[in-house]
Amino acid sequence: MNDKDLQLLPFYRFASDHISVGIHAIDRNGRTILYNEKMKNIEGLDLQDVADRSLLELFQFDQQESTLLKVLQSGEHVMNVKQTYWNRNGHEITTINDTHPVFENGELIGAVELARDVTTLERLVYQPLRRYGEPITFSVITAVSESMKQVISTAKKAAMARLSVLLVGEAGTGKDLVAEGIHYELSPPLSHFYTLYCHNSDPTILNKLKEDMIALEASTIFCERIDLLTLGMQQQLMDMVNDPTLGNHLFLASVGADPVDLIASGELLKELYYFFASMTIVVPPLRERREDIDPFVNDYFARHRVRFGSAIMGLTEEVRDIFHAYDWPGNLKEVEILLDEIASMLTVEEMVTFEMLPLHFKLKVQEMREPLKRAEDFVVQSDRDLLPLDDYLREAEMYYLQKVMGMFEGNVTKAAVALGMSRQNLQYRLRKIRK
Ligand SMILES: Nc1ncnc2c1ncn2[C@@H]1O[C@H](COP(=O)(O)OP(=O)(O)OP(=O)(O)O)[C@@H](O)[C@H]1O
Repeated sequence: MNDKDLQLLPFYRFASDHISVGIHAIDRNGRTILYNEKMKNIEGLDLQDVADRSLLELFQFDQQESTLLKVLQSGEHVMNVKQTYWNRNGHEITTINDTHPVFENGELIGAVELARDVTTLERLVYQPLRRYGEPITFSVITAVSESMKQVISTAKKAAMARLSVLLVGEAGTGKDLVAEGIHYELSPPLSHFYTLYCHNSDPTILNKLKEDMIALEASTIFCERIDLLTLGMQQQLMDMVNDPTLGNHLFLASVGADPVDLIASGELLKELYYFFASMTIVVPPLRERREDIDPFVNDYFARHRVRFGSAIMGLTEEVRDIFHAYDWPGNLKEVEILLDEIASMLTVEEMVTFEMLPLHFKLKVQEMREPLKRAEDFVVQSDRDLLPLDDYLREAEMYYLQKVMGMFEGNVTKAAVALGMSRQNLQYRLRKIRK
């Protein structure tokens, strides 16, 4: 190491210990050579334990070592692996990890794992109910429609009987909430609600689950979207849920489509389905229970008023009609994220008007609005309706292009052919009207 490197060392050390990314590096022998403050914090170590140890001292941590070792063996980057787990202090934590091989002069000399702690973001952005500090009991789940009432009533029965449950439904329908609702309904209660996020096929998530099952002894374990695990991992999970030496847990799971179809298409292990399906609860999509839209929106705004002192009371009739006509492919999660976007722009408004909707949503629903409103816009009914020619032509172009794009289901190439213009020209015009 030259003088300049030595001079920089304290600065690197300072930066490493103040950066908000967890860093864990191992050398070519798999020995830990760097473990920064943020990583200690993520792992939930007692700082007293490590305060007197040097930065370069060897630590043995099993939590993420396997990804590091895998990278050390393969020499390949493993990017964006999301992990949610309980750390050693029992805190739920979500990280997104990138693990890189480190080469020097073409030789593999080690690996480094960078862990971004996204726990807060995850909760704020994707689980807004938690933002208000409420545990997810059945009482905070919007269930005004008959079908949702039925879901809650069946879930309560499952909690009473302490049965394994399989929740079936599209993304964003509230399966996670129902699972957590079951957990809080248990009597006597179980102390931990553990979510196994099956969205990535990193096999280490099951190793981690195994360790946590042993440590927690008795908990509710919710395996979210088991259909997203590889069949090999489903088999491993099957072995774990049947292993009495791993504790006494209540297992819940969810799948994103009809389990019979998933089994037929080879995405779901039949045995795993049978294990979880002591009781199957189908959570219907929002488009089949539109009665839940208004109460959900009202609850959202009521919380917003309490929390942020805003004046927002609801939706104008026009927006309400749009909310009821739209299909909500992302279900209540989509409604919620849209309301988040609207709420972030609120100042003194009491009602959400069409103009306040985000542009991407306006474009999606314009079709619904257009047949009613636009046709009239193009008919001059009195001299007060007269627009400057440029404005009229712009509006006419926007209407015409959107209609044509709709006819060709968004296919720019086909629409351009029909309009007798180049693809580039059409794209340019579409960009202009979307601004
Ligand atoms: N009935 C409901 N009442 C209140 N909030 C809801 C309801 N359904 C969904 N939400 C909101 O939508 C968000 C997403 O719901 P959830 O994560 O439970 O959906 P999911 O069906 O489990 O989706 P995925 O299959 O993607 O995991 C929740 O955090 C919650 O804020």
